[in-house]
Amino acid sequence: MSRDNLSHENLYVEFHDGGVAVIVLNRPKALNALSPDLTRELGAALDTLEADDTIGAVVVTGSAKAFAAGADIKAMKDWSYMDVYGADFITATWERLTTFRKPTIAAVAGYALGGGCELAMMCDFILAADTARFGQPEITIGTIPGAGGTQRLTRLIGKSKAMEMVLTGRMMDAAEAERAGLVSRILPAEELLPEAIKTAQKIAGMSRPIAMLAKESVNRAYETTLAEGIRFERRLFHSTFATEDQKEGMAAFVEKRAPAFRNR
Ligand SMILES: CC(C)(O)CC(=O)SCCNC(=O)CCNC(=O)[C@H](O)C(C)(C)COP(=O)(O)OP(=O)(O)OC[C@H]1O[C@@H](n2cnc3c(N)ncnc32)[C@H](O)[C@@H]1OP(=O)(O)O
Repeated sequence: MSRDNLSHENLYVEFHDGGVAVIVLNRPKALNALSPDLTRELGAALDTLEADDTIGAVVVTGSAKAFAAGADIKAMKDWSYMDVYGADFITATWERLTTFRKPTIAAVAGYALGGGCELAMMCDFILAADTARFGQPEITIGTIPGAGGTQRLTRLIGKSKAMEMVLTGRMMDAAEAERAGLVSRILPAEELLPEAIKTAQKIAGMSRPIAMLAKESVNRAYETTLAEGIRFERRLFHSTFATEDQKEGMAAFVEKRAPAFRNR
């Protein structure tokens, strides 16, 4: 798929200098509710951006009012058990973000609820506008989080807060989310996207294979024991010495100049 057909009915993709793509969820009348079409389009956009060597980092964002208000309740309400189990609902397209190898940033303003909060947590980190509100309100509509909410939220903010949010559906504002460790930084709403793009450009300006190794290593911390994680990190660290960019980065430091990484 080329860049020309990356924009769809429910999202569009902007390309910025410095190897950054921004995926903008764009279903304003439904507060970016994550319909099957939208998540399919998201998966397709990520496939294209993964294959595009000019892209080094991706920002996912929504509107001022909503990053995303969750899965599309109107689409889901009459689904049967076999509809969701048979299609393994959630797995395929939603989770494409979790297998995406380049760094991703969620830039969240307004509501990030249910699947919206889960989608943000699938990104590598979250930058939040001061207007952001996070929640897992599935219990209020007779279901539970199904895209990682009970797992990722618990790992990020701990059992007590996660349990309260999942059991009551209470929303967290940006300040509480930052204190709890769900978001890395809060920004005034008008600065959110420019700062997310600037941060993504900084990341995309690093050696791309090294950034991918760093991402892989941090993510392993969630999936293994400390001893195994340390061993994994050590092996990846060793492997960086097989790259030209490690030679360039260290030579540039010694020669007091900026590195010119070649992504190899
Ligand atoms: C992925 C899983 C497995 O984890 C499951 C889920 O994600 S389940 C969904 C969880 N999310 C929610 O329960 C949030 C639902 N939305 C709301 O509670 C409210 O819309 C709000 C608090 C985010 C905003 O309220 P308000 O400002 O009053 O706007 P509304 O009039 O309610 O909404 C505007 C418009 O958007 C439609 N909408 C909002 N959210 C969804 C949704 N999740 N699915 C489908 N449609 C949604 C809402 O129905 C309105 O449209 P109209 O009915 O006016 O056409």
